[in-house]
Amino acid sequence: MPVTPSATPGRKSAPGVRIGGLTVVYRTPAGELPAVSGVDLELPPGTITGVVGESGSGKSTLALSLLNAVQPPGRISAGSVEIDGLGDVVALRGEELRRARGRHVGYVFQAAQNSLNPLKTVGKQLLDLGRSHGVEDLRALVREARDLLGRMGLDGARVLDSYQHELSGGMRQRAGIMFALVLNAHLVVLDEPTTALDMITQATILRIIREVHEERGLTTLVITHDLGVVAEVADRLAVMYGGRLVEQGPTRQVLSDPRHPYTRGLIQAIPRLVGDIGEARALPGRPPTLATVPARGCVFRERCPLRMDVCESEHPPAVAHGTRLVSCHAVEAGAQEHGGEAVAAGAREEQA
Ligand SMILES: Nc1ncnc2c1ncn2[C@@H]1O[C@H](COP(=O)(O)OP(=O)(O)OP(=O)(O)O)[C@@H](O)[C@H]1O
Repeated sequence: MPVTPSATPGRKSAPGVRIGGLTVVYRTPAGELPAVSGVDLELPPGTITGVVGESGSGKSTLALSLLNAVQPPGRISAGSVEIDGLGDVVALRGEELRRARGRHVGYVFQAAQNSLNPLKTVGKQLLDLGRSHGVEDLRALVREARDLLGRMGLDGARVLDSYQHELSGGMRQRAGIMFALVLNAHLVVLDEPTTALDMITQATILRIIREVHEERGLTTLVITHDLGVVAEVADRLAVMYGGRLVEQGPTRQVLSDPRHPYTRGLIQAIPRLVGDIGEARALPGRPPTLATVPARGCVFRERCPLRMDVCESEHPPAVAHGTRLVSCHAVEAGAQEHGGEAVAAGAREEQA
């Protein structure tokens, strides 16, 4: 079916996404090991969700799963990714899957600055993309690409005429964002969209991502290790560690009142621009690798200041705290204690 780029951008088409019990494994000399384990995450239509976590926590693997694009030696071994209008993408194969990518799901790869074809101009790659997705009006596609590049502070015509080596890292990254948006997909996945950019350009790009998201009525997933980026753009925030989601909820709430000890550690580790620079405290220890992530119990326990015996043996389930989901035995124990105190205080008040 032909596609008209950006002909009818509309709020109503923002798809909801429901990731359920998603597990992705990589084959290693020690057997298949999970990089993403039992992840449940919902992306409500029209929202921007940020996924944060240190290097190796499984963020890119999760992002690739949204397009069923995990490559060998990796594979999705369990779970589903239900996208409105597409169904479970984990079950899609071949041509169906190829069409879904680009048209329904726009994607900016991590290291987008290196993902262009060095042998073709950006414009030629744009035409190839348009043709492979059945775009009839290629002139409109080029206009749209020029417009998007222009909004990101670039001379669109010049970029389209350029080869990869003629563009700076930041320009290539913006070309990658243009490719993710130009087919007017309504689910957009951005993996580290601003890492190669200086602070000013980063702020511009984040503003444009937000603007385009709102204008077109998108559902957007932003993967980043940078809490500043999610604070800037995301409505909702999911924190990942050792392949598991440890906390998720509305961004402001999670950042202003983090519950999981890992989320707290990440926030405390950010150096402040004002006040005492020495206040930033790096998280002690290192994140686990596939080989060292514990198969049982809590994945964060080795670095956790609140570690309890139960953390050795039982994986903490995600428990709702208002609009928040938190997976931590110590947080639950604390909540019960406080709940208990509150009940006892209430009982004392009644007796008095
Ligand atoms: N092709 C692969 N083969 C084996 N292991 C892999 C492969 N790709 C990723 N992994 C492992 O899976 C885990 C998750 O990696 P992933 O790239 O998803 O994390 P990430 O949070 O995106 O990290 P980064 O920000 O560094 O990209 C890591 O331990 C990584 O080493």
